[in-house]
Order: sequence, then structure tokens, then C-alpha cells
Amino acid sequence: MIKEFLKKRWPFYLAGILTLIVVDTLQLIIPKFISRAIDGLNVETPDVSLAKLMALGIIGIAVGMFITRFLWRIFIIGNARKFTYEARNLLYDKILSLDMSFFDKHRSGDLMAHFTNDMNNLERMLGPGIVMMVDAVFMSSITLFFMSTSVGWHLTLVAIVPLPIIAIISLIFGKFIYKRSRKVQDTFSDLSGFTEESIDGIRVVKTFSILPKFQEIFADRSFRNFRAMISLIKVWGVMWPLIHFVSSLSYFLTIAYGGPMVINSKITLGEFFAFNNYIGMIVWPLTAFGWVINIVQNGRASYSRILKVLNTMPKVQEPENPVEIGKIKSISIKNLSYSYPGEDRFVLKNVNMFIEEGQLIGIVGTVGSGKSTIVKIISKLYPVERNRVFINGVDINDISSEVVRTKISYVPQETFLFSSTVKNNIAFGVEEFNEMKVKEYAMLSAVHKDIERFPKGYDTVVGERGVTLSGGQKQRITIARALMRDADVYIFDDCLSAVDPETEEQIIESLRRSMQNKTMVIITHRLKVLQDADMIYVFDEGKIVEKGKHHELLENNGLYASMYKKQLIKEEL
Ligand SMILES: Nc1ncnc2c1ncn2[C@@H]1O[C@H](COP(=O)(O)OP(=O)(O)OP(=O)(O)O)[C@@H](O)[C@H]1O
Repeated sequence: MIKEFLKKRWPFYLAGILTLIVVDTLQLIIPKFISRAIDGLNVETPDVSLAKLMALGIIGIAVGMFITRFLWRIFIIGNARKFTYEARNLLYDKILSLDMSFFDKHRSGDLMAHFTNDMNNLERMLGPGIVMMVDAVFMSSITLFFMSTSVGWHLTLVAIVPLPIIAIISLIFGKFIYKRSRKVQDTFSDLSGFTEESIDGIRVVKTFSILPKFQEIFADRSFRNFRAMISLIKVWGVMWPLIHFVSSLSYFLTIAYGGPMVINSKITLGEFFAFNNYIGMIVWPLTAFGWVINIVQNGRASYSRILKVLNTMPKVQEPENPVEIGKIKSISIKNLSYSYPGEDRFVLKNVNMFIEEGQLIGIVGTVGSGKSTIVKIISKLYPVERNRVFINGVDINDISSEVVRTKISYVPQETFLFSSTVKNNIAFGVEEFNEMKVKEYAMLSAVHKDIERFPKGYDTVVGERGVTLSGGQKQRITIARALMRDADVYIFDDCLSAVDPETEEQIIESLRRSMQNKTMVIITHRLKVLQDADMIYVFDEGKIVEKGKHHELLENNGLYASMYKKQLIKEEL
């Protein structure tokens, strides 16, 4: 990625480096001018006009530096920003293209860190890192050249003896600073993660009356962050005085050796002055030398982390020549045994199912028996081997994910609403819609009346900055959203658990009535709502242990019948 970027943008870097060298050189000319002015004034007949000319020259240089400084920033720092801008977009697109198995294994906090910390490290390497490299190489050499032309090599060599220590100090301290900065960042994300989680879960925290424990944890994390910051400040606090101490040694040697040279008229006062200025100026490029190594190391580590994500291949592969399937008329699953990617345990064992157009299919069973897994596979959210799952007789692996996801509308267990209006949440992902449709599906999901009672009806903002919805309202809005998509198959994965049984029954009944040509798959724990289902599959420990219509399963007197009886007893209590 960096190589391609450099291939494309190298002229900008070249222009930036050249202007930076010009700035460095201009900067070094100023002491020369001052030196000439001092020497012009430090004679028996002072030459004021020379001093004036030099002063004008310095202003000219300052204008030149103003322009060139602006230019290198635009070229180099602008280039680095352009890189992270492109890299962020690339990374975002990549992450969105990956399937659920990727998100199961990566915490969102870690993914966020790629967009923040890693991108910052890369930006630092390709922006300030390049500037420091140029300064370290060019500015230090040009400064040495200017030093020697002012006072000759002898004094220059004596004065610079301590200076390499500056590069060593900055290299060693740079490592410490990096480690400590990481610690500050890590402890800070620990602290903010905990703060966010405890505020998000404040209702649970309060009901468990464990506030003191939380306060203790917060205080502890906050203290760890504070300690990390103090430790970082200490390193900075030692590094700069040390660098200044070393540069003072150079001043000491200059005065000790150079002073007598001025007295003996081997060099002029002006040259001596300029030389002292150069010592001050060479400190930065030598410090930059140590910094740049650390910056490049960190940048490379971040780069490899980002490349790892960019090189991740989705487990759900897209077919090279996708088969068009038209309207979904059947879904069949044949002898499917399934384990999640990277896992050994089979969560589905020899599952066989057949779903036909227009049917209402119920999936019920014990907790963790594989009900959600089967519908996620049908929705192509997880990969599956060939010859196991077919839509209209075509292997699901030969159908593009996009086609599957437009024709199958899946409502997961977890509800998620965006911080936008109710209307936008229902019409999410539908480019052109009319408000009548939004209302129609809200009515079908039995949430229309609730919405009308909101302060601004369908224009009410929900979520963090808006109205707070009950769990059941959220679920029903999510169902309305799924219905807005004109799909062939609707899968409701236990998404009515927060709605009372009567409303759940009413929703399913009205969906059935108004969407007769659509196929519906309902995963539920409330068996009563499946009385009219065309087929019910009963799962236990990854296997289908029973199948049939409601009354057939009751007659069977198996798992379904016993679950149903238990529910009836509960209702009566
Ligand atoms: N992404 C995943 N990676 C690995 N294992 C998983 C993953 N999702 C679910 N499982 C495991 O697969 C098994 C079946 O899970 P699934 O969610 O399909 O059950 P379920 O019948 O829908 O359960 P519930 O009624 O509680 O919703 C469980 O043992 C679960 O731990």
C-alpha cells in the first residue's frame, strides 16, 4: 500500500524535500549575515551600510523561509494526510466487506485502534518522519559545512565531539518515550472503555448495588493512567535537560578553544558568533536522528497490523460466475453438519430442511441448539461447504451474497437502532420510499400506535440523543425495517421476545394475512404462535429431533409437546 502510494505521489515528496533543504539552507545563512554585520561594525571605521544591507538580506531570507516552510508543509504533511485519508477509506471498505466470522474474532475496540492509533503512527512516519529524516541527514551535514566555513575544521571538530551523544540520547529516550506513551494510551483506553461500559450498563450496575466496587475500579484505572502519564513526563523531563547539558559542553569547548582564536585574530568576532549559533542549530537534526528511527519502527509495526486486516480474505467467498436465481421458491438443506470457522465443535449435526415459497416455518428448540446458526447460514452470513444448502436448487456458494441478502430479510436477535428518526430507521437501506409504506409496515409490526404517541411521531429521533424506547418497541421497529425491504423470505430470529405473547401472535397473524406469497421463518420460544405454521422443526443439541405441524407434534408427545405443556402451565400460574 505504501509502495503504491509512493509510486503515485513521489513528485510531492521530492518537491517537499527540496523545499525543506532550501529552508534549512536559508536558516543557516542568517548567522552568516549577522556575522558579516558584526564584523562590519567591529572595526575602527564601522560600515553601517553593510549592516543595513545584511539586515535587509535577513528580511529577504525570512520572506523566503515563510514561503518555503508553507510549501514543504503542504507537500510533505499534506501527502501524509492524503495517505491516511486513502488508507482509512480502504480499511473501512475492507472491514465492511468481511463476514461475521471476522467480527466474532476481533473486538471492536481493536478495530477502532487501527483507525486511530495505527493511522496516526503511519501519518507520523510519512509526514514528520520524512521531515526529521531530511533534517537529520541534510541539515546536520549543511550545518557542519557552514560551521567549518566559519571557523575552519579544527575548532569545528573540537566543538562537535560531544554532539553524537545527543543522537544516542534521543534514540534511547525515544524508545522509553514510545513505551511510556503506549502505556498512557492503553491505560487511557482501559479507563474510557470502563467508563463507557459502566455508563451504558448503569441500570444493571445500580440494580446490583455494586456502586462502591465500580468506584474502586474506576479510581484504580484512573490512577494507573495518571501514573503512566507521570512516568512519561519524567522521561521527557530528563531527556531535554540532558540534551541541553550535552550541547552546553559544545559551547564550553567552543569558548575554551575559540575564544583565544578570536583574541589571536585567527577568526573574527562575527565568525565566532555565527559558529555559536550553528551549535544551537545542529542540536535539532541530531535529536531528529534518534526520533526518526523510533517513528519508523512504530510506523512499520502499525503498517503490518493494518496490512493483516487488509489481506484478510472473507471466509464467505463470492462466486466468480454468480448464478441468477430469480424469486426464491425453495430453500433446502441436505445432511448439514456444521462447525463455525476455526472451531472443531459441531453445532449442527446432519440437519435436513426444506422450505417452500409462501410457507410459514417455525424453528424451536432448546437453548443453544443451533436455531440461529441455521438461519445465519441460509442468510449467507457464515460460510458453508458445497452441496449442503440450496436456494431454488442452486448451491448457495454459487449465488452472490448481495443477491441472498436482498432476497432474504433477516432480523437478528439483537436490535440495533441508529441515532436517527423513527422513519429513517424503518426505511434504513431503502433508497426510495414513500411514507405510506413506512406507516403500513409499522402497522403490520404493531408499532404504529406507539410511534404516533412519540413527541414528533415518525420524525422523533431515537437512541442516545432522542426518545428512549422500550425493548419491545425497538424490536417492532426492527421488524418494520425488515419488512420495508421487498424480500422473498423473512427470517425472524427470536426477535419478538420483548413483546407480550398476545402482540407477538397478533403480529404474526397480520403478517401471514397481508404477505401470503412471502415465505416466513420464525424462531421463537413461544410455541403458541406457531399453531398455523406449515412446518415446525424442533432442535436439540444441533439435531432436528422432531418435525411436523403443531397438532402433529403435540400428538407425538416428544420434546415439542413437553415444552408446550410447560408453557401452558406457566401461563396459567
Ligand atoms: N459465532 C460463533 N462462533 C462459534 N460458536 C458459536 C457462534 N455462534 C454460536 N455459537 C455456538 O453455536 C451453538 C448454537 O448457537 P445458536 O446461537 O445457533 O443457538 P440457538 O439455538 O439460536 O440459541 P438461543 O436459543 O439461545 O438463541 C452454541 O453452542 C453457541 O455457543
